[in-house]
Amino acid sequence: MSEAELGGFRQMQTAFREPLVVPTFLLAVAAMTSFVIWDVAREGGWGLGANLRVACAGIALGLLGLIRGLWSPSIRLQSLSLYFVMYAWQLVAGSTFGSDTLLQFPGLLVIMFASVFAFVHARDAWVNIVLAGISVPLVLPPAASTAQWLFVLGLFASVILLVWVNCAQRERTSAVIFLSKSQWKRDAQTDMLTGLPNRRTFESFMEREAWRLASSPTSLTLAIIDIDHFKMVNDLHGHDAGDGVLKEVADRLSGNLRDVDLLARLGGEEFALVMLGIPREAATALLGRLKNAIESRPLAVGTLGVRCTISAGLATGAVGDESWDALYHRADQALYEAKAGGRNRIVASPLEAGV
Ligand SMILES: Nc1nc2c(ncn2[C@@H]2O[C@H](COP(=O)(O)OP(=O)(O)OP(=O)(O)O)[C@@H](O)[C@H]2O)c(=O)[nH]1
Repeated sequence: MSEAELGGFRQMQTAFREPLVVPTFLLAVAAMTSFVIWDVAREGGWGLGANLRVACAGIALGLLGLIRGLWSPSIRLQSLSLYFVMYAWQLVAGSTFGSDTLLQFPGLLVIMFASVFAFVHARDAWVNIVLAGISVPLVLPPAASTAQWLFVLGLFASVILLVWVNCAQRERTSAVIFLSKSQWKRDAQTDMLTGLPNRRTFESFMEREAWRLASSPTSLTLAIIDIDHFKMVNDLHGHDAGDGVLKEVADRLSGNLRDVDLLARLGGEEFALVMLGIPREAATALLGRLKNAIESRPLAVGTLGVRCTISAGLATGAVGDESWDALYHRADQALYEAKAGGRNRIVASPLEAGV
């Protein structure tokens, strides 16, 4: 699996890690499956009831994905949701106009394949267009019925919507996409030890993108995170173990983040976290979870188990155009207070007037 694919897979995992998404998703799938089996058994084969059940489940799953996607924008989830909504629409059209389900079925399989593909490679919108194009001859017989034309129409409408959503998302929430695709550029942007974006990437992200991506003045929170007494780790266990601790901390932090957050290593034992699209209280709670994730169990470094704590200072974007380095200064000041207050704590900078 390439690095890009691995990244896509990790984002997919993150998208589904939110506590309520997985149970709701599984519940919806279980309900859909059992209702469809019940319908098939009752009707003695695949019929209208089964079609409508699948359609309802499609709408439910689609809405779930859209709500989840709006709350924490995820291109993959939104792509998948659009496809679900489209299946449902298509099935309703098929049931209402009495089209030939057998003709639609191979088309559905291709679209389903396309949706899974889009889910993993959502940035490559052209793939969706090609796959949708392939599915058209499969579903459209020479003398097409109204339902079949509706199906094709729906197919293209959804593809256009999908491309549009992809483009809009690219503009709006691309903390992840901001990180470059090409290898050489990625190397220059990456901290070699932890694999996280480096200080330069963080600074250009803050200069060029962050304010624009924040949907409201209070939806951007910057946290500066610092490992406590890290010098002691080096002194006690050696520099290599210190490196291992840095890697472990980076992994644990990124494993607990949403796909729209940007975590960077600023240097030494200091990290920056940019949280977009959530209010300050939620950002503080997220920081609490990160702190807990680090201190709850020892970090595995070779055969060692090293216990660590972190301190963090956070500042939420101010109304108007506070420069990003003013925001950084406030977060840094809060971190200083956390250290001076005894470490292993989170301090939030007071809100600027007007926020
Ligand atoms: N192993 C390792 N150590 C590093 C790296 N970069 C910086 N350091 C060490 O990190 C340590 C940072 O020490 P200090 O700035 O005193 O901070 P601290 O011990 O964490 O103390 P507080 O931040 O006040 O809790 C120094 O000993 C640096 O040599 C690195 O990439 N790898």
